[in-house]
Amino acid sequence: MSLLPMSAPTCPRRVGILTGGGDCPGLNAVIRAVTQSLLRQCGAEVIGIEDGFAGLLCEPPRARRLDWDAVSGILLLGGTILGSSNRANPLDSAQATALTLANVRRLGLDALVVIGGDGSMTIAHALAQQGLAIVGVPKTIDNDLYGCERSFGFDTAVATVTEALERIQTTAHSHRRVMIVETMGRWAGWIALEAGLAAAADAILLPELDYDLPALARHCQARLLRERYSVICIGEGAKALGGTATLQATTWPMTDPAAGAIAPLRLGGVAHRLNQALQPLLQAEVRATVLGHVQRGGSPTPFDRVLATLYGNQAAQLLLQGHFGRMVTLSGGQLGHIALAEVAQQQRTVPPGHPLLQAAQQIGVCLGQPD
Ligand SMILES: Nc1ncnc2c1ncn2[C@@H]1O[C@H](COP(=O)(O)OP(=O)(O)O)[C@@H](O)[C@H]1O
Ligand SMILES: O=P(O)(O)OC[C@H]1O[C@](O)(COP(=O)(O)O)[C@@H](O)[C@@H]1O
Ligand SMILES: [Mg+2]
Repeated sequence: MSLLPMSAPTCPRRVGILTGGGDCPGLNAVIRAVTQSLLRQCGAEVIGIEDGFAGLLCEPPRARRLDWDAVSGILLLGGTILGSSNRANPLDSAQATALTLANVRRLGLDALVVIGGDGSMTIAHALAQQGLAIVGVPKTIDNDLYGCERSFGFDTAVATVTEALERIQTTAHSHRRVMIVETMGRWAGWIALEAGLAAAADAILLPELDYDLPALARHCQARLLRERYSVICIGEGAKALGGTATLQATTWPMTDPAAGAIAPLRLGGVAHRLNQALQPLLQAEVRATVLGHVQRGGSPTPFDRVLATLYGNQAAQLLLQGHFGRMVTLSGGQLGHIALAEVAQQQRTVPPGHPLLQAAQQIGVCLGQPD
């Protein structure tokens, strides 16, 4: 069945736009750029779907028209004016998929822009396979989208975590403590790695590199004798050698959690677990801080505002050129696009031997590896 043409030689008349998955700074900048670009270049009507795919999974669908006024003044705003959901999933059942497609028809949409992360792009790909004309825009603070070297929202999250680490450092110094700071990022360690480097963390522990507890303890103990304190920056998906990841909940009854990295688990609390394990091995007090959703909130950095604007405009260009089933990308510093088929069910984690890992190790940051 082909609902809509996979490539359109002419301008779309009516374009839907939605934000899916966890929110992040810069979503509004994308919504603004897509809307302004389409209004200015071809006068298409832009329809904002409310609360991500949830807005397409109800009867009637929840959506509203976006015009110049609706997107005026939103560039600097965190979150998303449209709302988002990281629960609603059109792939949950055949009925959910059918309802989503029917609602797209009911709204009279020629095309849909999906701004989301790996989960949303997996959904977008499946809908594109059903004949929907879709363009994806990579969003996530985790920076874990395959084929794209930088998702907007990541820079802002790194800035927030960096500031938090700096603040932790001063109190760590005062009290001769070992401070553990847990970042978000799911199964990718990008946030912990970049913020840890930016704030001179003494140890950086990533989901991609299981840590050796005795080696970490030795590193902290040696530092305590020389420098009074240690700051450990740990990604939420990290685990000890031979251990398991720390889960808050298995939130969705969906795909097999053990099978794939993008399984719908809610991570969190590894800092507290590490605190308990590390404390008996050290002659200093250990404290844990879980930064949580503060990392996703607030106004985007100038970098993210620019990146999100470029991505939104690029999405509009893809629509105008009739390039559907594609996600906007940045590769080698150049804007481009990649097939949703390549992005779906994939994740971009920190590869072994990445230059940032090498540099961290060479300047003496502990990555939790056995001596
Ligand atoms: N492997 C998957 N296959 C299909 N749908 C998924 C998968 N992982 C997540 N989803 C769904 O995608 C949506 C967004 O996922 P999530 O990972 O929270 O956000 P993001 O799009 O930012 O990655 C949710 O509705 C979730 O149920
Ligand atoms: O808001 P929730 O449900 O607690 O989700 C938390 C998760 O969402 C994120 O903030 C962002 O992930 P996504 O971009 O995949 O939505 C993760 O870093 C974190 O593990
Ligand atoms: Mg994701």
